Parts: sequence; structure tokens; C-alpha cells
Amino acid sequence: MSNTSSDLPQWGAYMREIYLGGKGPQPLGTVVFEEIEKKAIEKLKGTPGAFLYSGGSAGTWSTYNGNSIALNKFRIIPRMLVPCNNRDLRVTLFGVTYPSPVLIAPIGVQGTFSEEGEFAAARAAAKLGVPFIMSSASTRSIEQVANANGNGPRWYQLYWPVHEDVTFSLLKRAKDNGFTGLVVTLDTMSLGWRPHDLETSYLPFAHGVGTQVGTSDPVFMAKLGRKPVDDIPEFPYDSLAKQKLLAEGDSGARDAAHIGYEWLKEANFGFYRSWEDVKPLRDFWEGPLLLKGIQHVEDAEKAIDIGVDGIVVSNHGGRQLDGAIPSIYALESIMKSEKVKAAQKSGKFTVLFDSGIRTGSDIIKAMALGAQAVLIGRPYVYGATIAGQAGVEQIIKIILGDLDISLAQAGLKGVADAHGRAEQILTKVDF
Ligand SMILES: Cc1cc2nc3c(=O)[nH]c(=O)nc-3n(C[C@H](O)[C@H](O)[C@H](O)COP(=O)(O)O)c2cc1C
Ligand SMILES: O=C(O)C(=O)c1ccccc1
Repeated sequence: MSNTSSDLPQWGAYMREIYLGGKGPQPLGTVVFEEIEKKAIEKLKGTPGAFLYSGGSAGTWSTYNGNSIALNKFRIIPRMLVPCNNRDLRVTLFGVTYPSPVLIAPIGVQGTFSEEGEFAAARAAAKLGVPFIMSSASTRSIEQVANANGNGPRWYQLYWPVHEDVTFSLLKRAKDNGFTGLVVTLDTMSLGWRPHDLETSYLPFAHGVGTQVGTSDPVFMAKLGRKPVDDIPEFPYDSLAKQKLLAEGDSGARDAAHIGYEWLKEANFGFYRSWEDVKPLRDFWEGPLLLKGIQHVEDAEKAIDIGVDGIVVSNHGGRQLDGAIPSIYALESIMKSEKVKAAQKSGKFTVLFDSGIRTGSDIIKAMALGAQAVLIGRPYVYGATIAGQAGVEQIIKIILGDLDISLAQAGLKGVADAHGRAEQILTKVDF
């Protein structure tokens, strides 16, 4: 089979668009993660707390750095003369077929780096058919994000409230607003040790930033003797600006900070749970339920035992435990479990992966090691910082364009050829 030059399907749609369009990758101007990160830093220079909040990590950054070092140790062994024109990037998760193995990771306080807040990524994701996972720490409400995401696929990430009635109120709102999957994050029962945030006292909630899910919730607000509000006047979203307003004694800022502090106590941090606590969530949520932050093989097996539908193997991008295992090594170890392998094979247990995914090859490696799909984190944060929705769209296209071409370079006809085939297509180098 040959391709005509005007067709060039073997290039992949994104690469074709860029080369033949002649303008380079717009609006970011580069396809290189490190360059995009630099541009984002530049843009947020005036508010250094904000950059280090989104780009930063826990402790000595050893977990953050380890994620990419470990991914880099896995290498793909390419095969030749495999006719892999028109690669198939589709994956099916919980009975739904998505265009690619990529989801938008739950990221809080998006209003601190983009005026569009969570709308930037929610709209970009919907446009490209990529599932958007909404964070509990959003600067927009569940209803507003659902509206921005429209017909796009969306899941909800839970930071687990102290009170069961608040938990169920959030979950009901999520369900009523079309969020099909529930991701319960387990690695952030308290914030990690983050030197840069400690130095700048940068805690968005304490300034009333990222509290929209709470302030719009009737059950939570009733506990404060208040009515829910859709649009608590939260501008400017930036936390440092809020600190300044607070210092000046601004009454609106004081009010937002007070509610923020209550929300911090209710739904974010300071309350550790046990495995038994998952049961009420399991009973309440009828759709797919995943536990995020799993790193130990025994925890993955426990997740199967308590009847959840999947896990996200993640170390929160290195933001929680400094000195933790690189997430890709955790995935490798988890997928050695016969129990996990059998559960995945039966179709009853889904394994997703994040922490350090930057390129197409990273996705191939994670899928070869057993992940069914991956979550994109910081790359889209930087895309949104630089160019809002258009920036997020480009980031997704870059990663998928790279994945598409890298599959072909590796001699893989699609992501299905990579999945679970580490033994055939990967090796580990020791430099
Ligand atoms: C600024 C920022 C905020 C985050 N907020 C949340 C959150 O609200 N809920 C959550 O489950 N994970 C959160 N995460 C973790 C991401 O979902 C994801 O696990 C992580 O970004 C993956 O690492 P990577 O960005 O280095 O690839 C956050 C990450 C960042 C960078
Ligand atoms: O910073 C994070 O990693 C995170 O999960 C979070 C927590 C609270 C508010 C915003 C983000």
C-alpha cells in the first residue's frame, strides 16, 4: 500500500498540520515541555508563589525528579517493517471508547494560573474528546465546570469531606451534572511538605481560592449558617493578590478567607481514613470508582478486594511524599501481581497511571507496563498558563501527535500493541 504525498497519513495528523501549515506550533511556539515550562514561569513571574505552587514539589524534589529519571531508564526496542500506517490510539475504559489513552488529571486552583480557571481545560478536553477530571479544589463550581465541558466526557475527583452528608451532597451534584467516573484521591489527606509554599505562606484555600465546590454546596454552607453561592466574588483568583487584600483588611477577602478555612477543614486535609471508610462511597456511587495515589502492590490488591473499579497509580507528581518510589517503578511492581493482572484481564479492574508523563514515548512505556491510559498533569497547567484553552488544546495535540508518530517509529500499529507487552518491547538501561 502506498500513500500519496497530499495524504501523508503516516505522518500523523498533528505533524502534517504543523509542517504543511508553515507557522510552527501555535499558540505556544514550541513543542518542548521544558520550553513550555520556562514560558509559564516567565508569565507567572510577578506572582512567584503561584508558579511554585503549580510547578513545585515536595521536599527536595527527589520524587518529582525520580519520576522522569525512572521513565528514562525504560527504553523501547523498535521493530522494523511493520506496516503501521494510521495508528489506532483508541482505548475503551468502563465500556466507553475514547479517542486516545489520555485523560486530563485533576488539578486544583486553576484560577491561580489562568483567568479562564478550570474552563480552559474543561473546554479544550471537550473539543478533543479527552475526559476531564475535575478537582475538588476547583475555582469554579461543579455546575459551572459541567456547563463548560458540555457534551465532553467528565469524571469527578473527590477530596473526601469529614462529614458524610457533605460527601454525598458533592457526589450527588457530580452525578446530576454528568460526571460519570469518581476518582478518590488517597495520597493527600494532608498537604505534603512543600518548602516553597511554606516560605511564601502560599496556601490558596486560606485566602479563599479554590473553594468554589464548597461555597456552592447547600449542605456545606448550611453548616456555616449560610446559603450556597454560585459566584462568590473571588477575583482576583491569584492567592498572593488575595493575601494582599486580606492584609489591607478588605471585607470581601476576609469573608472568602473565612469560608476557605472552613472548607479546608471540611474537605481538604487533616483527616486520615482507613480502608473500611471506602465502603460507603462504594455503596453510594453507582458509576466507576477509582482510587488515586496507589503505589504499593498490596494496596492495589486491597483495592480489588474492596470492590472498586480501578486505581490511578500516582505519586501526585512528587508533590506529596518526598523520597517516594518513582511512579513508573510502582506501576511495574503492581503489574507483577497475578491478582492485579487477572482482575485487569477480566475487565473488572482498570489501571491508570500518572506522574511524569511528558511525551509519546512515556505513554507507550506506561501502557507497555500495564496501564490502560494515563493522566496528563503539569503540561496542561503550563499550556493553560500561557494561552488558556488554546494552550491546553495544543498541549494535548502535541502529546498525542508525539504518541502517534512514536508508535509508528516503534513498529506498533496502535496503543493496543503496546499494552501489557513490556517484555516484548521494553528494556531497562542502567545509565
Ligand atoms: C498544581 C497541581 C495541583 C494538583 N491538584 C490536584 C488535585 O486537586 N487533586 C488531585 O487528585 N491531584 C492533584 N494534583 C496531582 C495531579 O492530578 C497528578 O497526579 C500530577 O500532576 C501528575 O504529575 P505530573 O504533573 O508531574 O505529570 C495536582 C497537581 C498539580 C501540579
Ligand atoms: O496541590 C496539590 O497537589 C493538590 O492536590 C491541591 C490541594 C489543594 C488545593 C489545590 C491543589
